[in-house]
Amino acid sequence: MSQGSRLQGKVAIVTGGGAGFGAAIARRFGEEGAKVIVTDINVEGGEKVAAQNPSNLTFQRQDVTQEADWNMVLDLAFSKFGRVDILVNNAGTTYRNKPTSEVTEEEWERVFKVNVKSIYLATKALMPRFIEQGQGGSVINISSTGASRPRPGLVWYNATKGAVTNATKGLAAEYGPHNIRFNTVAPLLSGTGLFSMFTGMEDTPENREKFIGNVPLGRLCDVNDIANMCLYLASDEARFINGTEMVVDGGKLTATDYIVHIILYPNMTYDFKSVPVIDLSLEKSPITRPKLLQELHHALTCIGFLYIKNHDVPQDVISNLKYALPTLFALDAAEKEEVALHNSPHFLGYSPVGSETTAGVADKREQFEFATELPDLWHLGLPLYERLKGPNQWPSTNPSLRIIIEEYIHELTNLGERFLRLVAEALSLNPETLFSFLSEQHRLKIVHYPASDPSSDSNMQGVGPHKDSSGWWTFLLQASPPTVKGLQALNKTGEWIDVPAIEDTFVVNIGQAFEVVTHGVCKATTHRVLSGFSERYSVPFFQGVRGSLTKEEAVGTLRSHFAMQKMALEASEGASVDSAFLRGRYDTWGESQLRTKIRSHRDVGRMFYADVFHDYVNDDS
Ligand SMILES: O=C(O)CCC(=O)C(=O)O
Ligand SMILES: [Fe+2]
Repeated sequence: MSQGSRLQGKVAIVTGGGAGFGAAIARRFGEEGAKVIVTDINVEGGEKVAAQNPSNLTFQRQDVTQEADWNMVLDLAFSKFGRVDILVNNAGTTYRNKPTSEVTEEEWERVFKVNVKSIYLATKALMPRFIEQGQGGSVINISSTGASRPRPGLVWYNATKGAVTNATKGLAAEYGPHNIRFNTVAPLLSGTGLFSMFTGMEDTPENREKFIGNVPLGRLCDVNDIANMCLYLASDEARFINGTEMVVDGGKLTATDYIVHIILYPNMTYDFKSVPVIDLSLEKSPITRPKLLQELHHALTCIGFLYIKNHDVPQDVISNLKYALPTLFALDAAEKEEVALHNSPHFLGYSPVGSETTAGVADKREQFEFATELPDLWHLGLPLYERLKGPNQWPSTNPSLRIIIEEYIHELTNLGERFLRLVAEALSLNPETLFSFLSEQHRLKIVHYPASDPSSDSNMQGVGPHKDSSGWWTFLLQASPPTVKGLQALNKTGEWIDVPAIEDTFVVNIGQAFEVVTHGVCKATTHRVLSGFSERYSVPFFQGVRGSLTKEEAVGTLRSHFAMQKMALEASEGASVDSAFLRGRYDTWGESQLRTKIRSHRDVGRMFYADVFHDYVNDDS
């Protein structure tokens, strides 16, 4: 660091100068010509710092919570140097990040004494002398970014810093007329040994990396960043700077982030016993919109399942589809065979009960699969997964069905896009960010769970426990009356929570690709359907993921945005994202989708994908 004369002729006191920020500040002031009294309760550290520049630095032991110690330090300054120009109230302490109900009274008192009472005592002792001296002065109080953005688990520490920032402004106003300036410096977490105290995590390179992910300038605070800011505020260059908070955080406060609170309360407060209903009409007024975004954020990060109401999908589009369902499944065997899924290289069409297995058990449901109507443009040379796109098979005996379903797909495509903008906003992302992951093809399943035989309770599995694997997001219409139960979501303590049908809503849930892209901050929640003694209809719409999406892109695109939040979730769940896409040996989303499809519909695989069939079905990676 350069030697200079920016503080030539000035006398400074720096508390907590035996280590970290205080040591850097004292050194820097000394380099710029100031005579500095370095104080600390830790004699060894303070003496070491003073010894680095003995002509300008003098150590004095001080307990900043004791009035007598303040008078002693000031007496020393005046007797040795005849004046004081600068005071840096840097000494501070914290307790370890933990649930606030566990903070002891002793810890509370200590943190307020060292961080706040010290400034009270300093002011009481120094102001009369400053005023008498008649040449003004500069007081710099070290605050924290937590003063304006308190972190969970550090509530009382942050409150002390809030007090410091607030008191500094009041003092600035009160003593400004004497040309005594008061300012705060608010550092981001630095690597000075308090990392684990502040974050509650071990100080490892990985944990630092996660924290840094949310800092636009990509690093922790260096002690010299703070020393240089203090140097400026102490010098005459800052003679018109008074009552401000100088945030030294690499832009972190500017980059909105959500700290996921379950770092403190794993599996408790943030677990769910029911699935929330989110009212999309709140979007329309600037007064209610923040409530919507807050509720959505909670549902995204803590539940992964929600209902939406006031979704603006026209009622007749939904009811037309609902009324068509019994007719569709009443088609006779020959008509169903005409549109059988095994005819389609795009995996579109009818499949009977028992043809799909989930979690090793045959699902008790029959279904028609449709998708955004697209031509079959695949040819040799294009990636094989492009062949998943293609035309639907429409039952020839019921032509109105095509109109009803196409209309429904069109509306749900729009709803999905509207919803995605809100999701992005709730996650502090640009509203368009999530669109780059979408496919032009969305898929729709029309599902019929036949009634179970009351005399047997074997095979009650409508569809087994799973995370939705094919879509970015799923929008589910539960098309049977609310009395017909079946859908359940798994909460974090392993309980199955009913997700009953609610009139005029869709159930919305996260798909695996979204979990990957958000680094597990938004989990794809496991769910299942139990078959009951009444038949049940449902229509999941799977918003499509772009086939060419690579692992690198999926994980890398929003890494810095989500890294910090991932840390919080991992603390509770202790797991990285479990995704077949990430685990498997196929690099693109499209290829891992194709593999999944071929494995669950082997007849189609044998017929249309003979070249890769054996690889895919025998690959259990
Ligand atoms: O039928 C339902 O309610 C849900 C179906 C489902 O989870 C699925 O098909 O992925
Ligand atoms: Fe599902």
